[in-house]
Amino acid sequence: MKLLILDRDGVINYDSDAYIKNLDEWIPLPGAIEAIARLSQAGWTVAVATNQSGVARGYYDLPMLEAMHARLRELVAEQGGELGLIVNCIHGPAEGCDCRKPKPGMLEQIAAHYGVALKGIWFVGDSSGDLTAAQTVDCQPVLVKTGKGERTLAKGLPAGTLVFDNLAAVADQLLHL
Ligand SMILES: O=P(O)(O)OC[C@@H](O)[C@H]1O[C@@H](OP(=O)(O)O)[C@@H](O)[C@@H](O)[C@@H]1O
Ligand SMILES: [Mg+2]
Ligand SMILES: [Zn+2]
Repeated sequence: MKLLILDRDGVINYDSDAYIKNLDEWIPLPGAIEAIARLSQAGWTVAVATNQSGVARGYYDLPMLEAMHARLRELVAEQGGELGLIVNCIHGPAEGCDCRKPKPGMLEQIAAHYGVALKGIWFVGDSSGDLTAAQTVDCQPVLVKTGKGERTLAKGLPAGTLVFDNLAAVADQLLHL
């Protein structure tokens, strides 16, 4: 099975230090929706693992988060693709859950859902927590320079991390374009 796992904020859509709190603030990055659709049409399953502590912090609620994800699915479908499972961690940092990145719980949930092993599966993120989560479960850590990616790059990367300018470039690589 060709499975790709994506972080959301800073990879699929613009991120903000003030969180992405509503549909007006949820704006796809250039080429990101098309990248997901291209991969999907080529037989890839594209899943998402996203920290959404803004729910725990009271910045937005679960229905709003789900509305953003409905919009994401709609946009991918308009490009002829289909988005796979989206897993959210809606907990705050102090709750000690098993799903908040850099813990790998969401990656493990996705693997269990599809009945696949995580070893070597690309996990594409913009933050160090994404890369740590990938490393912990032997996924291939992949950094994009969008979102917080440039800041993450400046801090130094785990050995073996692949770096791309954006999600479109990741798709081009996986599609050998
Ligand atoms: O990149 P993903 O995982 O899809 O989502 C990240 C968001 O949940 C937010 O995560 C927050 O981190 P804290 O949760 O406050 O540590 C901050 O980095 C925000 O800027 C960011 O929008
Ligand atoms: Mg992110
Ligand atoms: Zn959690």
